[in-house]
Amino acid sequence: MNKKVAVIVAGSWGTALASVLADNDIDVVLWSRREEQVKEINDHHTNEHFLPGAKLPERIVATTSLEDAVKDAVAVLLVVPSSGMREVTRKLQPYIKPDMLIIHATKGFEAESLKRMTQVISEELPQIDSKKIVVLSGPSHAEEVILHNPTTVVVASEDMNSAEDAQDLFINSYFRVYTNPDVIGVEVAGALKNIIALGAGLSDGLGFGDNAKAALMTRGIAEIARLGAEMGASPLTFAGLSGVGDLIVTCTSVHSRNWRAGSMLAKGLPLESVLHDMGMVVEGVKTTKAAATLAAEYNVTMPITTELYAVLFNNKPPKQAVEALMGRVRTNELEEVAQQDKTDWIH
Ligand SMILES: NC(=O)C1=CN([C@@H]2O[C@H](COP(=O)(O)OP(=O)(O)OC[C@H]3O[C@@H](n4cnc5c(N)ncnc54)[C@H](O)[C@@H]3O)[C@@H](O)[C@H]2O)C=CC1
Ligand SMILES: O=C(CO)COP(=O)(O)O
Repeated sequence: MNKKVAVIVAGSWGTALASVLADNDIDVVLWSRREEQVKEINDHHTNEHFLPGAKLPERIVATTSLEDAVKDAVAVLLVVPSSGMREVTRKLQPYIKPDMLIIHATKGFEAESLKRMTQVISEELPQIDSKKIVVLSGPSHAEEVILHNPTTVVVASEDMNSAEDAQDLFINSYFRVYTNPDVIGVEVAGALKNIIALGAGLSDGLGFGDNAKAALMTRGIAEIARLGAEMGASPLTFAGLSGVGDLIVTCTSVHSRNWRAGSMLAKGLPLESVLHDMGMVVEGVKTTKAAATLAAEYNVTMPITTELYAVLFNNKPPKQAVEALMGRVRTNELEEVAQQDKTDWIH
């Protein structure tokens, strides 16, 4: 008998990941709360709003019933935007068995609590040992995965067996999956890169050029790693696929909703209309708010996040934000390292 995996929700990323699983001969049940979307997937094998032009494998069956979706599944893949993760996992709770592997592919924090997604999932699914929870992240736009373009991701879990079980489910000739033990690092990296992508979109939209974007990306990963390390992540994770890898793809790809939102803001469009017109989730906006609070809580300097916060929520003109970044007090590129060990400078 084929393995069954439930994929909870049929947005762009959930649908693309469902297709990877179906290509691996897994029976996939894809859940959506919208009846008409379920009908479209079952009748036409398409999901036009989220993946225009894509033909989905017929092995994917859609349903509006959470109970039917997860019944007899070996694994449940949660791809709900961060804002809906708690609500959806709470509804799922009665149907989840302790032996199920729970994988999530969401990039963001819970806005109110600032919790990571694995923390939210653990709280809402008390029958699941935290060792059975896995995060999947990395440079992977749904629009390219659905075309079978070569893609690499990481799966992280506190238990290597769970990470390897997730790796087995997804890995194939076009989707290469690496394991990683650093759950905190992979979640923090995946969430925070969206802030820098918004900034890169703004920078490109304002015509600041490639030097500026390279600076944003490089100094961006420095501040992401700084906060991540304080939150308990391994600094090395930020040099990997879920760190610099995802930062590169999100800051440079036209597929990125965060980058596109930034470039629309640069044209002077109000934030609300940018988010409305996108028609898909732009996680970086809420994440900028969350990261600004986390930076204060952990006493970490995050200059790019601070300036982006001012642009998004305090109407600071982007040009002034750039001036503020360029005019910061002069410093050493490897601030923390230099502070820890100044001996090289003395000799
Ligand atoms: N699109 C992509 O290429 C990638 C997306 N991600 C992440 O995956 C997560 C989901 O993103 P996408 O699939 O792209 O979003 P999307 O905007 O394409 O789809 C989100 C779906 O979730 C549904 N939804 C939202 N709140 C819900 C709730 N409370 N209950 C039930 N359904 C709800 C929406 O109706 C929609 O169908 C995000 O955290 C994103 O950062 C990660 C990697 C790649
Ligand atoms: O995380 C992503 C690619 O790895 C998707 O980024 P966007 O949400 O900006 O489209």
